[in-house]
Amino acid sequence: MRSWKEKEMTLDRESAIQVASVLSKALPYIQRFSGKTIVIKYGGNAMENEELKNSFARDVVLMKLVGINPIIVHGGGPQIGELLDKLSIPTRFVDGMRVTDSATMDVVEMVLGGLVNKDIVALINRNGGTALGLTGKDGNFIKARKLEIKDSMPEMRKSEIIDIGHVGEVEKIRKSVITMLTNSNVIPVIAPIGVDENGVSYNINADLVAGKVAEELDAEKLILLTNIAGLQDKGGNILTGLNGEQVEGLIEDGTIYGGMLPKIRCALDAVNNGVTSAHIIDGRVAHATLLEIFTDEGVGTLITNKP
Ligand SMILES: Nc1ncnc2c1ncn2[C@@H]1O[C@H](COP(=O)(O)OP(=O)(O)O)[C@@H](O)[C@H]1O
Ligand SMILES: CC(=O)N[C@@H](CCC(=O)OP(=O)(O)O)C(=O)O
Repeated sequence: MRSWKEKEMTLDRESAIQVASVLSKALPYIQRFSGKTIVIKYGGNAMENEELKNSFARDVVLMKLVGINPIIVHGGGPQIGELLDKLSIPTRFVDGMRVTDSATMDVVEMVLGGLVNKDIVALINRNGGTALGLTGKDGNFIKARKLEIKDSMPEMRKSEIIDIGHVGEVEKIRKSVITMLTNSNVIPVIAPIGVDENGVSYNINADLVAGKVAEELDAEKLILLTNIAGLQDKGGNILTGLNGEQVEGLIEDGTIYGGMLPKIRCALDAVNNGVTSAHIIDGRVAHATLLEIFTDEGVGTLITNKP
């Protein structure tokens, strides 16, 4: 007699033929990406629903099984916001970055390093993978410094002196901490918290960490999963294949603002520093990551360093 689990896994003939056809079509992509590193930024907005979270975890496990080296960097902005709200700690964003005082930093560490990180690790493990979670403090893996205000941050440039507090940027990634895990067939799940030489913690936008990790590991792809279909123009059309100059123009005229600013900035930096392509895709779509990797059409916004 077959167990309920075996029955659940049994497909009727028509479905089995469909599955076989899909698997066979995926073969050239599997061959192309097998052995390559793909860094996936999993945004807090894309993890609000249990079904989506589970489909994400399954995609990651499948990638690993076909020989791709997936590295996860996660966000958790909405989840941090919820706890700050419960604790009646006010919060605000400037150019997509959360102004972070000491009390906020404690909450960021609790939510990102604790709840969100372990939730993703457990999901991947429950789906048959071996994931291990870490923040930039583990093994001194993300050396950080206070964020320097740059031209691509229009609100920060405009504001009268504001102290962004513990908002950080990546100074250095210690690659060996990650390769130690990947060499043991473990999927790293990274929370975007950095530390300086004095042990001070920094809250770093997860897109920026994902971009730097992708650069440091010479990744084939950087995939940024978010809560929108891609980079859009003012009419809501998806923009793709942009170069640095065009992006600057879109920042100047206000088409790119808020949370899209760090995303687009890190995608450009990544492709200018050796990552083959960066993709901003809709994390609200089930199996978005597999759709990006295993189809020619791809989805969302593609950024390369080609003119
Ligand atoms: N040109 C643009 N195209 C698309 N989204 C944009 C654009 N400019 C600003 N945004 C905003 O950026 C948001 C994505 O950033 P964010 O909310 O920080 O996502 P995540 O949590 O995935 O990092 C979009 O939901 C949208 O509100
Ligand atoms: C400095 C800064 O803004 N840090 C982010 C870190 C989390 C993050 O990036 O989360 P999402 O990817 O879900 O937006 C924050 O505090 O919300």
